[in-house]
Amino acid sequence: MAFLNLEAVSLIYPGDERPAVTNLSLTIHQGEFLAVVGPSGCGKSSTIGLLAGLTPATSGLITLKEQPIVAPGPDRAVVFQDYSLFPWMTALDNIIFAIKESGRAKGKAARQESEQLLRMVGLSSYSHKYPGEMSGGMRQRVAIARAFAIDAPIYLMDEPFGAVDAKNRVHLQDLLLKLWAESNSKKTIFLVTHDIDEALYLADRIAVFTPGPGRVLKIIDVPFPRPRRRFFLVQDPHYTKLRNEILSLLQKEILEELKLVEGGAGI
Ligand SMILES: Nc1ncnc2c1ncn2[C@@H]1O[C@H](COP(=O)(O)OP(=O)(O)OP(=O)(O)O)[C@@H](O)[C@H]1O
Repeated sequence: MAFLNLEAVSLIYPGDERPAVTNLSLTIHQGEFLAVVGPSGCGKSSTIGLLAGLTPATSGLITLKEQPIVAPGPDRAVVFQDYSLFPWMTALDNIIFAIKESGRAKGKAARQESEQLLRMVGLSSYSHKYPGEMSGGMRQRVAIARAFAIDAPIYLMDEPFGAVDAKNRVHLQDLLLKLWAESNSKKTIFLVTHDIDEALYLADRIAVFTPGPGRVLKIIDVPFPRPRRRFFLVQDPHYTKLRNEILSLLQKEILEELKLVEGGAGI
């Protein structure tokens, strides 16, 4: 049985002529970490909206365990690049709120679990700070802790580390892998990224999208065993081969798209 499935899905936003996504078919397996890379505007975020049930498809079928996805649900947590924390709540209260909302725990238990999550993301001493008093990287760590506090089986992540600097990005990637590995039930992660190295470091498979309108150009299996060591990974000739393959797929598609737009004019 397919877990999370998009079948011949197209999306045309109201008022738009050009589809954002066209004839997109993709199966995401339970417990896998799937990354999506593709040129800007190819419909990656739109696909998150479709899977989250925030945007209805124009045609095609989106299912979770063979049930159509028609609305957002507690089984799918969405993490955006812009933290989306409540600015009027402290870091700790943001997480406590998420736990209470999910109905998993309340009172002292919710507080203890929130403190534990803040410890895991290295922010115990910032628990009483408000988002406005923290750096972007810290806010994103709280956002990830809060997302994991919900303990959803599926995480839809739209460039969650796009707005943080390189050092924090590395830290957040490791943190995400740690939380993913340590969760009781294996979570399914669908992560959109512009960063090929991030996709290769984190994912089990990488879906390369065509330029808009988006559909899957190729699925790349990432065969490196876990836990992965960044330092060794980048020295592996197979890593370089996969990286070059993805780069050339993206470049070729972008060049083809430009030729179409330019009517074949030289670029
Ligand atoms: N809410 C919306 N209403 C109308 N059109 C939209 C909306 N959201 C996205 N689009 C259009 O759909 C297409 C795909 O956009 P989308 O944001 O999904 O691409 P993306 O691959 O995530 O881009 P990026 O990598 O730049 O974030 C674009 O042409 C965009 O203008």
